[in-house]
Parts: sequence; structure tokens; C-alpha cells
Amino acid sequence: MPSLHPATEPSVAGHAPAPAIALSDVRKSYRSGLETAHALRGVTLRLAPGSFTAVVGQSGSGKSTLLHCAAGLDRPTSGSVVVGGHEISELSDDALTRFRRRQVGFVFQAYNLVGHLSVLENVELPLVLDDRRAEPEWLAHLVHRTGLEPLLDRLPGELSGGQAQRVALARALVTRPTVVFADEPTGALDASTGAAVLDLLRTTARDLGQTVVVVTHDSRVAAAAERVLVLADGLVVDDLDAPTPGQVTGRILETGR
Ligand SMILES: Nc1ncnc2c1ncn2[C@@H]1O[C@H](COP(=O)(O)OP(=O)(O)OP(=O)(O)O)[C@@H](O)[C@H]1O
Repeated sequence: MPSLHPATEPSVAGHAPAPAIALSDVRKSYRSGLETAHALRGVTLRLAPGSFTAVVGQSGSGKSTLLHCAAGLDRPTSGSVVVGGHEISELSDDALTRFRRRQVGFVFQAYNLVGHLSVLENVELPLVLDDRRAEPEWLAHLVHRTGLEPLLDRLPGELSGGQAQRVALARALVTRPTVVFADEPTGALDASTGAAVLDLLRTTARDLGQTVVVVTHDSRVAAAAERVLVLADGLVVDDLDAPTPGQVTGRILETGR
């Protein structure tokens, strides 16, 4: 992609592989009138390729802002965001849109499926928007992996919540993105359906070597990840390795304001 210039930070031969995502001192402030909200106050983190990370924190701690800045949905006020070796924080709007289509997959709580398109058309949509066609083998693998074979001709309105979220997951993966961001991916599902979707997200990530970042309020969802980053007041205040749900809840409560 010619419009994306490579990151200035090279990976060092013989050391850990270059991160899938690297944020350096990312700050984001929102101004409204005389007030300024400092949503991110200097976040630095690196996520390894193929890692499954959860971002947790109390309401207002900056989780959504972090996701938006890391995914190229919004620009940081300052700092560097490198995804798949590309510095994205200063791209033009057009280049940022192309970047998102090619390098990032999204799974949202509300699924965001297009109501008049079939399941198959929804899965293929990110490629169609980018004038590309699906690789048949990859598409067949994803459809199989997400159990969508019997549902391909249905419309989103004819699906259960868990089925709709599986469509959203297949759609997020169809472009083979550098990273998949999931924002409260199980928030609209009952507990057992949510657990099934989460398990699918985790095993798909592991089997495909896909980097996944989940933003969630739910400690049980977070505990499915290998690594949990705890945000408080716009800063990463903890970095937990495979914690239990109880440990996650405890750390979030300790950050209370
Ligand atoms: N567009 C905006 N304009 C002004 N302030 C904003 C805007 N977006 C976020 N903020 C503020 O930035 C801070 C972080 O918000 P953010 O939505 O990132 O938190 P969050 O952890 O995702 O919260 P929640 O869990 O409630 O969704 C909050 O104080 C919020 O009020």
C-alpha cells in the first residue's frame, strides 16, 4: 500500500518479532467549550502478533478511545500508533479508510450487519467495498469454522444473536486483517451464547494466528484473554498475565475513583 509509510522503529534481528500494534505515548483530549477531557494521558503498549488481549477498566477510563485510536477510527492528539508496521496516526482520511479496510477487522456489540444483504454477502462486504474478491478457500474455511454453512442465504433479521455475532466474526476475518478489534462482543448475548462466541473468537484467533483485542466491562470475558490491560483515568495501570475473572474484577475495583 504505497500511501502507508513504514514505521521508523525496526524490529531487531534475533529478538522478539515486530509487534502487531505499538502505541507510544498516545494522548487524546476532547474539547467541549471551556472543558477538556483527557481520555488518554500517555498510553504506551506493544501487542505481539497472534496475541489475544483484553482491555478493561471502569466506565470513562478510556477503553473506547484507546480502541478508536489503535484501530484508526480516530486520531490521537499526540503520540504514535503503529499497526502492522505502518504509522497510522498521521494518515490522510482516505489513507486511513484504506488502512482500516485492509488491516483491521471489527466486531461490535450491535453486530452492524446490513439488513438487506444475505449472511454470505455480509461476510464478503469488506472485500466488496475494497474492490476485491474473496479467496474461495479462505472464505470456505471461515464459513466452516464459524458454523455458518446452513445460514448463508438468510438475512440478518432471521438470525439469533449468537448467529449474528458469528457472521460479524467471519466478516471481521475475511480480509485476513493484521488485528481484529472486538468492542463488548458478547454484551448483547445471554451468558451461554456469549461464552460460545467468546470461545469461537479465542480458538479462531489461536488457530489462525490472528491478533485480537477485546474491549470489555466483563471480567469473565477479559479472563478468556492471555493478557489483560487495566485502564484507569486514561493510563494503563496494570498488565495481567492470564488472570482469573476474580483477579480482573479486583484490579478494576482497586482503580475506583
Ligand atoms: N467525543 C467526546 N467528547 C468529549 N469527551 C469525550 C468524548 N469521548 C469520550 N470522552 C470522554 O473521555 C473519557 C474516556 O471515554 P471513553 O468512552 O474512552 O471511556 P470508556 O472506558 O470506553 O467508557 P465506557 O466503559 O463507559 O464506555 C470520558 O471522560 C469521556 O467522557
